Amino acid sequence: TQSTRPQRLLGAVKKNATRGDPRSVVKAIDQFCRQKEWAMNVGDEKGCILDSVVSELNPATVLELGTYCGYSTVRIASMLPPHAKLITLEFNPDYAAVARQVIAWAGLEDKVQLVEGASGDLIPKMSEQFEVETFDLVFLDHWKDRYLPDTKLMEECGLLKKGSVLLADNVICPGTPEYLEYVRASPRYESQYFRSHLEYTKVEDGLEKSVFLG
Ligand SMILES: O=C(NC/C=C/[C@H]1O[C@@H](Sc2ccncc2)[C@H](O)[C@@H]1O)c1cc([N+](=O)[O-])cc(O)c1O
Ligand SMILES: [Mg+2]
Repeated sequence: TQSTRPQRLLGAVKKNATRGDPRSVVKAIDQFCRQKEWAMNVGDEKGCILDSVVSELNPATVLELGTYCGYSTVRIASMLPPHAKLITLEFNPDYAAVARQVIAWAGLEDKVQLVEGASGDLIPKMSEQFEVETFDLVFLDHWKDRYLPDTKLMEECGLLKKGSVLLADNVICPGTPEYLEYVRASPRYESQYFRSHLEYTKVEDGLEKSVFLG
């Protein structure tokens, strides 16, 4: 049977990356996506912006919406302090299966909890099921029409505290207009746009960093 693109991406990781070396996993995926097949990872250019936000914030608790193959999961988790935790939500079981192997290859399974399911169902269960009070950082990279409803849901569930940071991918391409308007207009957020390019292309895209003011 035909392999899927995520499976071929995983093959490239196993072939070209060193077990236990997250940077080599990131490099192998970027190389695969540039030379072989484009895939919707945040990529190396926006990835550097993601890295700078993570290292500045030094978060203890991170929530990622949309794991896909685990590229940004590995980027973030590789920068977390010792007892920090990253919870990543993935809806598609096939993507989740690939992501688990990518995360394991990077040697980051102890820092990452991949939960299969839809963000809309899982967010209300966060505090009870996953023993999380609030998130220091949320990386939004899932279905673009879910960014706004899930942000409102996180507010309602008390998962954001003063200083929590939302970092959203693809605010230009494919675009998340309602989300962007909300965080930029709301007095409860201090928002900042980091201009970049759509992964592996010259098309404009960017990340929006929004600090929750409480
Ligand atoms: O569509 C994009 N991303 C959607 C990503 C979706 C990912 O999140 C879950 S959905 C889900 C739902 C609910 N809860 C958790 C996960 C999907 O199974 C997939 O793994 C996208 C598209 C482009 N592009 O150029 O077309 C570029 C990008 O960087 C993108 O992120
Ligand atoms: Mg994206």
